[in-house]
Order: sequence, then C-alpha cells, then structure tokens
Amino acid sequence: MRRSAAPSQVLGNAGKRPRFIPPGKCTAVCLKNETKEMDQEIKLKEIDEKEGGASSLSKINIKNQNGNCTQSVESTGKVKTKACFSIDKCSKAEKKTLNVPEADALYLPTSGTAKEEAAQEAPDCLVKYFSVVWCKASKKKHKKWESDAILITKGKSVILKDMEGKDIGRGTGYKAKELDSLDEGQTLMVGGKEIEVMGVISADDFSSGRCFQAGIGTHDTDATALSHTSTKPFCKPFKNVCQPSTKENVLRDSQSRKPRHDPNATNSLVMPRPNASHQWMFNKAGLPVVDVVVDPYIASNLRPHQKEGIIFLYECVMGMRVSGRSGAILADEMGLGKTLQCIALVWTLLRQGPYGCRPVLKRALVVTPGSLVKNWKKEFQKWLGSERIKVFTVDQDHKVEEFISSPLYSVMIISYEMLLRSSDQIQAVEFNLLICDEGHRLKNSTIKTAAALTSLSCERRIILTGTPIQNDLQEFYALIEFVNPGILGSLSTYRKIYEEPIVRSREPSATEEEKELGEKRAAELTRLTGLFILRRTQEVINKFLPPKKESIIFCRPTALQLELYRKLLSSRVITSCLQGRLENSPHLICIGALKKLCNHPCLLFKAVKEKSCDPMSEEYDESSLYEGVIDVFPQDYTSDTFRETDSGKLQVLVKLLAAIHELNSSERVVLVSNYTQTLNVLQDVCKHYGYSYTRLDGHTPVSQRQHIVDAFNSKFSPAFIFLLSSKAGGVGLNLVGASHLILYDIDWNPATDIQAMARVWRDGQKRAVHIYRLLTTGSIEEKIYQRQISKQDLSGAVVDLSKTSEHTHFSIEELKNLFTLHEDSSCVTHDLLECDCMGKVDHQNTSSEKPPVSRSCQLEQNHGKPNSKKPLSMSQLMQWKHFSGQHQTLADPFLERIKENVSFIFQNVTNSTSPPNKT
Ligand SMILES: Nc1ncnc2c1ncn2[C@@H]1O[C@H](COP(=O)(O)OP(=O)(O)OP(=O)(O)O)[C@@H](O)[C@H]1O
Ligand SMILES: [Mg+2]
Repeated sequence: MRRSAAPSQVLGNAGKRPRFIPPGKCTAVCLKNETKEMDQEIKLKEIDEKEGGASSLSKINIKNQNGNCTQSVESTGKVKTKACFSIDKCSKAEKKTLNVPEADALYLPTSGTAKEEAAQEAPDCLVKYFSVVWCKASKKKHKKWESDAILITKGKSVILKDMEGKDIGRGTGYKAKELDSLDEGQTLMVGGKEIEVMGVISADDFSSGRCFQAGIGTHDTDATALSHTSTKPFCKPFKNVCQPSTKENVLRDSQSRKPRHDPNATNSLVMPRPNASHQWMFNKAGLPVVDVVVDPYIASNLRPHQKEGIIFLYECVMGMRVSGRSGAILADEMGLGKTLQCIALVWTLLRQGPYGCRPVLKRALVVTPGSLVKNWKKEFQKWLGSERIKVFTVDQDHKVEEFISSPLYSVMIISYEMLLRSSDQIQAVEFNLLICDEGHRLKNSTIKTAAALTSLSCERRIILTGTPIQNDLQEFYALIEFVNPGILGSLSTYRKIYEEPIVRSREPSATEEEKELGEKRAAELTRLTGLFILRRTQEVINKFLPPKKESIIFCRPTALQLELYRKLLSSRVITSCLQGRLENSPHLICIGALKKLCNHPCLLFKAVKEKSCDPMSEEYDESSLYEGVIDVFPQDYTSDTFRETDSGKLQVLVKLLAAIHELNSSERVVLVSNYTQTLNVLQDVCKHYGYSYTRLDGHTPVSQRQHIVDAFNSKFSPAFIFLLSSKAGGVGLNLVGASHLILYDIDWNPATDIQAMARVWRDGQKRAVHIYRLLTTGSIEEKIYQRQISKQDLSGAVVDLSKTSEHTHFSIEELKNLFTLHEDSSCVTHDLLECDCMGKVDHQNTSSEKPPVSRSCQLEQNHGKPNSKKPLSMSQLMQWKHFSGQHQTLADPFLERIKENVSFIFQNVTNSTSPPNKT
C-alpha cells in the first residue's frame, strides 16, 4: 500500500512521527516487535455473516498486520436497534473483563463534541485512542492512504475523527477484547473506510487536543526539541537577504567570521546560537556560526525584561522556537517598552545574522495606528540616534514610492489606514519583517487591513499588543493565524478541538468531565501558543517607576441630578425594559441617558431638547424616555450656561483641579472622558478658570497628534490640562508630562480605562503619580464599576474569556440592578464588600502608604497588591484603604480639599517606597 498521501506519511518513515508514539513505547522498531508478538496472540475469528445480518450493512474487519481478517461487524448508524443492543452487551461484558487501574482509564467526556460518544456506551468502559491513517475501502492492491485520523475505541464501539475533530465514521459490535488489544499495524474497517493503526495516543494527548495538532508540539515540551521534529510545508526556508557576490561582500566575508560587537564585553547582550538542526536547514552554505550581539549603544539602555524580550523575539523570527514558524506576539502590558524591544531587534537583524554575520533583514515594515507613526520614528531616533538608521514614515507628502526608490531607508513606518490606501505599492516591496503595533485590531480577520497584511509575503511577523487578548477565542485564533498561519489547524479544527470544549467547560451547566476536558484543552492551547507569545506584567517595571496613588472617588449627586434620575427611572421605557421588552435595545438609550446625567445634567438637557426639536424623530423610545424630563430643569435652564454646582462629579473635579494647581503649580493633569460632549463641558471649565489646556480627541488630525503630545510633555509647555478622549487617544500615547490623571467617567470595558490610566504611570515618568476615578455615588456608574471589577481577573492567561466588553446584553435582573438608584448609601460598592467598618475607621494613623493591618474587613491581608494593569477583583478592593468622605482630616492634601462633595474613597498606593525620581 502506498502511504504517501496522508500527511503523517509525507515526511517519509511511514507512521513513525513522534506524535504517534505512545508514552512508554520507545521506538518505532520496538513498537513493531510488540505488535508482531501481539499478532500471534490474536485469535482470528471468522465473521458470522448470518448473525451480522444484512449484506447491505458495511462490514468492519479487524485484520492483523498480514492482512488476515480477524473480525467483521457492522457499522453503526445504519441499524440503530442493533447498535443499542451491542452497547448494552458491551457494557456488561466490559465491566466483567476489564480490570484497569483507575489512573490509566480515561472515559469519554460528555462535553461538546464528545457527548454522543459517551452516550453510546456505559460510562465505565475503557476508552483508547489511536492515531490512524485511512482510505476508502477498496480491493485495489496499491491503495493510497487519504488522510490521518484519530480512532477512539470504547467497549465494542469505535469512532473515527478526522484531524479537525469531526466524526467521519463510527462502528459498533466489535469484540471488546480485540479492540482492547488493537495496536500499530493492524487494520480495521470503519463505516466504509479502511484504517491502519499508526500508534497509540495517550489519554492525555487526546484530552489536551495535542493529537490533533499536525506537526508541532505533540510530545516535546521545550522549544528546542520542537525545532527538531517538524517542518512546515507552506513556509519557505529562511534565506539570508544579502548574498556574497560582490567584491565588497567578499571582503566583508573575510570579516564575517567575527561577531559585529564583542560578545564578551560587560553587559553584552548575545543572542542564542542556532542549534544543529537550524544550521542544517538554514546554513546550507556552511558559513561560520557567529555570535549575534546587540549593539551596545542600544543594549546599555535595556531593562532586564527587555533583554529577555529581544531574545524571545529573535528566537521566534529566526524559527528557533517553533521550527518553520517565524511569528511572535509580544503582549507585554502597556508601557513596558515594546517599541524599544522591536527597535533593538530590527537594528540587530539589519546588521547581523548567525551565519557568517550576514544580515537577516534588508527591509522591515512597521504598521501602527496613525497617532503613533511619528512616535515610532521618534523612538528610533531616541534609541539609535539619527546617524545609525534612517526610517521612512509614509504620509500625504511621503509616498511608498519614495521609500522604494531610495537606498537610504531600511525601515518603513506606516499607519493602518495608509497601508490600505497604498496596498498595491507595498505588495511590490519585499519586506523581511513585519511589525504590527497595537495588533489586537487584527483580531477580526475579515477586516480589510488584516487581509491586506496577510497578503504580504513576509513571513516574519510580530504583533505587539498591550491590551490583553480579549474575550474571544476566535479573535485569539485570528491573531495566532496571522503570525503563524496554520499552526492551530483550520478554523473548524480549532473550533472543534479547542473553542467548543473550552467554552462549554466554562458554562455553568458544564459537567465535571466537561470542565476537565475544557481545562486540558485550554492548557494545551496555552502551551502551544506560549512558545511564541510573551506577556509580562507591569510588575517587572514597577521598581523603576515612581509611586502611584490611585483613588476611587464616590461623588455625591446633586439634588437636580437625583430628581432627574428618579424621573428617568420612572419612565415608561424603563418600566417596559424591566418587563423584558427589549426589541430595538431601548435599554441602551436609557443607560446612555443616565450616564450623561451623571456627567452633567446639561448633557441630558441637550439630548432632551434635540429630541423635542425634531418632530420627525422616529426614535419613539428616546422621546418617551424624556417625557416630562424638561419640567424638572429650572425654567431658565440652558445647556450653554451650565453650572458646576449641578453635577456632583464636576464640583469635585473643579475643586481637585484647583487643589493641584494651587498646591503644586508645576504639576499637570490629564483629564479623560469617553465622550466628546463631556470633553466640551470640561473644556469650558478650563476656560472659565483660566487653566491653559490642550486637547486630543477623535477629531484631532492624525498628523497633529504627536506634536500635541510632545508639546504637552515638554517642560516648557504652558498647558496645565490635557483633555483626552480615551477612545481616541487611549492606546500607545505617552503623557508623562502630567503626574495627575483624572478619569471623569467610566467605560464598560476595564481595558479602556486601564489604557487611559497607563498614559502617565510609565517609563519616563519622574514624579509620583496620582490617579483619580470619579464615580457618582449610588448611580449606574457604580454599577458599571462593580461589573468591571467583579469580572474574572484577566490573570496572566493568554485569553480572557470574561467578556468584559460585552455590554449590550443584560438579563432582566441585571437591568433591574442597573436601573436602581441607591440614594441612602454612601458607597454601594463598599456595601457589597460586606465590610463592617462602615467607613468610620480612621486610617490616618496607619502608615499612610500601607493598607491598614487590623481591620475586620481585611480578608486577605497582604494579597492586596493588585496588578496595576488588571481590573481589581472585589477581594483585592477590600485591601485598599477605604474611608468615608466625612473624615475630619485626610492624609492626602488633594483629597482634603474635595471631601465636602465626596461620600466615599478607596485608595491604594503602588511602589510607595520608590523615590519619585528613580528611573
Ligand atoms: N529601557 C528604558 N529606559 C527608559 N525609558 C524607556 C525604556 N524602555 C522604554 N522606555 C520609554 O517608556 C515609554 C513607553 O514605552 P513604549 O511606548 O514602547 O511602551 P509600550 O510597551 O509600547 O506601551 P503601549 O502598550 O502603551 O503602547 C516610552 O517613552 C519609552 O521611550
Ligand atoms: Mg506601544
């Protein structure tokens, strides 16, 4: 039989790929011997044609290695009654005959895809797994195996799954004993398919899904071992971009035996040498292996985690971590210097390589959000100086053609938007490395940008993202697929093997078996992708940063706000929402109105006016929500001449700004909102009080953004306040010129808020940082905050399944909670913690920077160091210092000035010991 067509056979040495070797069985030879011995023991049995029944049923033959038929039975699904009968018999028989130690037995889980399988057999039948190859049954002498598959045997039944996890055949009525002794080399008929067993798969390999992975990571756990085991058909072998043909190159060749920089110098950063298999594959010319040493000019500035990151990126793009794959995801938390790590990598590979020191790259492409194009250029200059490298940024006046025609540039930086527009020209350039900054935007593989990038022939791909890869296993797949195409198999394979069991296992109704399977699959997915994903948390850099004091400030709503709030809650729309009438999502309009009201009643007033001025409006829900609302406003109310005393949060803000301005006039403030209209109000406040300000929102032309940021960060900047729209400017911006940041409103997605907060507490910050989050006490804002923090911790996991950004679907219970105003509480969030301190305990006597020690509410003392970039959990929040606004004295001079309008405060200090000026 020809074996060449099944992928497992393609590499030659049929059936001896490592993934088919069961644990404990050392080599293919020993497998064969064992099989032979077993063959002699197998008692051949003739088919009982009559008992088997009808000729219309497909036969299932178990043959030994020589092709002798050992058994023949019917395939399932065709005669159901027969199948059921067999199952009954089997379960009884197996109970009697199988005496398997508990630890070795794995039962088919009832979860997701495997549900039906389990239903077919009694639960205590032993399950075994085999890797097989199959082809359609035929009498031809020279058959060709069509594909690999996985065979699952249980009692007297078998299931055949393709490598995507789909069922492609089933059979029942086999002799349990013979299925039990099934081993390599034996053939079997399953539903019209002939299969040959290639090896036994461990229960663990099946439940983790590892056995479905073609080519990688099935038995080896370390990256180096992986690089020996597999090849990737679609990946071209690496080639050095500079060939030594010219005289100049010959001269260079004589020098090429030496590393470019001294690997033995103190603090030198030397890349790992390629192993033998890498050399065999990529050093066909037999050039000397030379140490690749990062230019000391840049290396001297690197933090320890950045050095590790550069080695990681180097190994990934050089195909040293996963053989034949050259993609990586650097998912370090915000502000850890992903840009610098990439710059160091690019600069190293543009000048060096492990074989004869020949450069690995000729051209690199950086794709980034428009607002960061100039920042990238600046960072290149910052770390390499302008004489070492010339980088080209594409904009209206500098087209891709210029880059192509100029020999000066080796790095091109382009925005995602511009990339789409210049897609054709870019296709024509050969880039050897592609870096996608803020690459989580590629999670939707159907968007044009992703398609344009995927179509680039460049195989070395790096995604940078500071936002955890969120929520969705499919989005995760898209990112993985982008950097290392095909590594997780097809989308349908991935869904069957990973997504479905993992998602199922997290549903409340999941059985223990489903949970176990889901956990194993998730662990395997993390293991596989962990080879080329690196995520470090803020902790690694904390020690280099100044202290950060974070305060959550609960601001009492004003009388006008309360009255309007009650009015909205009593509207017909909200009542009908609470009765479950949610067609056209009226609840979202209600939520929007309440959020506006929390920011300032004038924003609600504006919305009401606009609706009533528009008689053509068909938005029935919105108009009816506003019915009678206008009567609550004072008669002379206008939205243009708003008063700060109408909004609890605005009152607090105004006092806070005054305190900062007065107490430390050299300090500056970033003031963040999610809404342009709110920013307008805040801007008016700045004007009113004569505070100089600058502003960046969605309307700011991309070309001006970096300039605005630079001007603000400059120590000569006159601006006191930076008004920032978190949606527009959240990602990537460095606003270290400010040391205070105020989040005026809250977003459903904690990542948006975290992004915004990370703008000031990052490398380069010299002063102690103060972060203030303003929430209206008892209102929907508190509910949103609670939702943020009660969601599963994003942890270090690659994928966060907590669906934190999901805020369009609510249960009636959730809506009831959202649409409740708690007028009597000074902090509903604190009430929920069931802490008995009543906010009365005065913490001012305890060390001002440490959580108090002997509090009845300190459930998990000393666990209260939340990772700064992750949403807090409720229990972590308990560890924060918390007190009501009624305290006689607050240790914080800024908070002291605002306490009049504040009902409660949570406060936490990170890095309290680091001196502010430490960098
Ligand atoms: N080793 C270092 N020493 C001093 N400053 C550094 C160092 N590394 C990075 N920085 C500075 O820290 C700031 C943040 O770096 P960068 O913008 O690369 O972070 P990031 O990881 O890309 O974060 P984000 O996810 O927010 O984009 C930059 O101003 C950068 O110049
Ligand atoms: Mg960045």
